[in-house]
Amino acid sequence: MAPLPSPVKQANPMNNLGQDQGHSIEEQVRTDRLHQLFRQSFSAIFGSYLGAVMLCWLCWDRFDQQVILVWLVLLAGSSLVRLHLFVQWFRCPDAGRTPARWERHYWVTLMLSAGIWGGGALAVMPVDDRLSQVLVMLFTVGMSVSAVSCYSAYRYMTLGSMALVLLPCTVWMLFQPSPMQVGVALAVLVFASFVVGATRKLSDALEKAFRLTRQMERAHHISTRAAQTDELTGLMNRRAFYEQAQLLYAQCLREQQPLCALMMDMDHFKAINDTYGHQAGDQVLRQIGAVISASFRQTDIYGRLGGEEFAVLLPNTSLETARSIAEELIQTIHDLPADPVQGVSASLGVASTCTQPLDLNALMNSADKALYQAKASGRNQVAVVD
Ligand SMILES: Nc1nc2c(ncn2[C@@H]2O[C@H](COP(=O)(O)OP(=O)(O)OP(=O)(O)O)[C@@H](O)[C@H]2O)c(=O)[nH]1
Repeated sequence: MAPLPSPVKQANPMNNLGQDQGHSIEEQVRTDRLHQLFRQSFSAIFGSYLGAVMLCWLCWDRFDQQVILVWLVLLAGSSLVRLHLFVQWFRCPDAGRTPARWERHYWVTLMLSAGIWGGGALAVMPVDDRLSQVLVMLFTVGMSVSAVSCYSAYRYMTLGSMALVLLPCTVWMLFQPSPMQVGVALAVLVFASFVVGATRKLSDALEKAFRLTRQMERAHHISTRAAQTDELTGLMNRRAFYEQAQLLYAQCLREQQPLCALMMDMDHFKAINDTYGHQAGDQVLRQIGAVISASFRQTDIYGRLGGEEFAVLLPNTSLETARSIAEELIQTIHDLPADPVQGVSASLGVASTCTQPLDLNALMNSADKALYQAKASGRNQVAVVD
């Protein structure tokens, strides 16, 4: 049966109950981590620049001012690159925010910025001024610890940025002659080892929380779908059909559009079961489900009401169009190759709110009465309530 000519307004997701969600839990967790990373770390761009400015301001007379300027300019450049990345991210539609597209860019810009921070801190470090050295160490430790709160969704990103900020100055201090300098470096390393442990625990906990949330969503989706789907055909079951029918009826009433109901019942299905067996009967019902799924618009709703009875609702459709759609459906079912089953046919009743004002129940009852007329008139045909 050919798709209908009327424009598709809004797809009814309930018509796709038989289809899976597609994305694996692992993919979803990875995407959640990426979203968390961008949400958490926006302020880090400004924080890291402000940290460097504050350190330079505190030690303006103690540092080489030319080095300060070069450092701040490089840092401003890398911050602008990161800012540009964030602007692109916030402008990007949800579908484009994939780990494959963004993770590498984030890594590169973060490592660049952390490298400039750590290298710059070493470059401004005066060799003969212990107070300045301690201040520089204090700021590098502060910067690297703040990485835990910003990038914890990605453990190795946190550790990488910490190492690039902290290690240049710490390693330099470690090889200085004074025991105090070596002691400071060792203390920083011990402190950093605790931070590394905390980072691991935090990123593991975050990942676990994302995975649990996604698993619960998936379980909820599966159980909801099972409660709404007819297992044999994959169409909506009776309950889901009537829930959606109420919504569609209300929408048509609001928008003053006509609504047509089609009630269909297979002919002599008992004889099919008796002759070819119940499994062959099931197979025919599956085929009918597939024909119905392929025959209607996304704005229509359809379901198996039970046994060998199906129903369809066609919004914004005239009675004449509904009649020709019903006749085409009856013909498609009659021509269905259902080997070994021979002589598959169905009868169909059509009613519409265009002919008389009906509530949903009255509309369905009216289509049901027409169906029995079609049966009484010899089956394999359509009867319409005019
Ligand atoms: N294979 C199969 N048969 C079913 C299923 N549900 C209902 N049936 C059978 O469908 C048959 C319906 O029989 P009837 O209500 O007498 O209707 P009919 O034989 O189709 O006759 P008419 O409707 O009058 O043309 C019964 O034999 C049911 O057992 C199902 O899920 N699978």
